[in-house]
Amino acid sequence: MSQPVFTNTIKEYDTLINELTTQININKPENVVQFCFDFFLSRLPNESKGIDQEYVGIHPSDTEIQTSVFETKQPYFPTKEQLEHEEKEEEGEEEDNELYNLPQFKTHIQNRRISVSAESMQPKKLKSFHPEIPKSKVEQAMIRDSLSAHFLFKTIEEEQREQVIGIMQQKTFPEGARVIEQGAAGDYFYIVSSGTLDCLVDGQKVLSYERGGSFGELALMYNAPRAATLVATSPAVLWALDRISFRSVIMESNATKRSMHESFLREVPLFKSMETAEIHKIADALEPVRFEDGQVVLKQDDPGDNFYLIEEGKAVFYKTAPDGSQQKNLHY
Ligand SMILES: Nc1ncnc2c1ncn2[C@@H]1O[C@@H]2COP(=O)(O)O[C@H]2[C@H]1O
Repeated sequence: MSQPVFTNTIKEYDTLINELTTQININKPENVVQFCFDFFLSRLPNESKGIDQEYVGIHPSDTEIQTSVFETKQPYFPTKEQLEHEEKEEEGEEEDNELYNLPQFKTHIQNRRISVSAESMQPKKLKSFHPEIPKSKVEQAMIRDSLSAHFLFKTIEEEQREQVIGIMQQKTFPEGARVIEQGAAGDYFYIVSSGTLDCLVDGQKVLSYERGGSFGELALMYNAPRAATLVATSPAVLWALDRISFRSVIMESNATKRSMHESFLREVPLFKSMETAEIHKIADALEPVRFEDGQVVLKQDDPGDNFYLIEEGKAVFYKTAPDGSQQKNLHY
């Protein structure tokens, strides 16, 4: 007699839950709900084995997490053995706890705080988990330019940017394909290689994208549902960065930036009495600006829109005297 279908389902369910419990015991995540979400998301690709990694014509709304259709790499849920192996490998190396202890961002999408969770992979390992995808020099340059202009990627280390360029996967979509569906879970960050796409919020077109444009960062950054729908208005070829790599790179970059700025801020008398949390906020908001020798940073009587701290170099302050002459005032 054949086994009832539900028996198999229960078996599969039991296996999955046992595996999840093991992973929770190994990883001891701070945010269990997020961890469970990521775990189940990571298991979905297994279901789609054998499906071509490119667009297969399934409408994103056909499945809650349509990402599985396109996913080729699984998020990293190491076994106990893998973890032990890695610990040995990294013995002597400093643990970057910042990656697992990131600030909370306030998302404008749902107006609720969503923790940027422990889901990450150290950037130095990006390449070991994602094979380098060959690209022409022209495509590499286009991706590089696009990342360098992006508010999230422009401050990352060059080495990391090159790694990101290396692992981005190509995805093709026919005209009319809904690359991203508003409200769905985030899977990839995209850069347009060719074709055009419309961005719709609540069905209304707000923007269109062409070669070099990028989208899909919000859901990945804030762990929030997609804030808009992206429809290909012509056959499109996109470069895609998977969610785990995206978050690892962005978080690592923020953690490094914070620790660099924090130690610098602690030396500034104005900030000496501040609470650590306040220092963190300022450290996160600082952006490096370079000025050439002789370049004017700000002019007397200009509206004050930026506050500057000199990290490196020297500056001279001039004050305009009543007779119009420039008087050297202070020297920093
Ligand atoms: N006005 C907009 N509102 C929301 N998303 C937008 C808007 N304009 C462009 N987008 C992009 O559309 C993407 C949809 O997916 P994400 O929410 O991940 O990230 C979003 C942004 O990259």
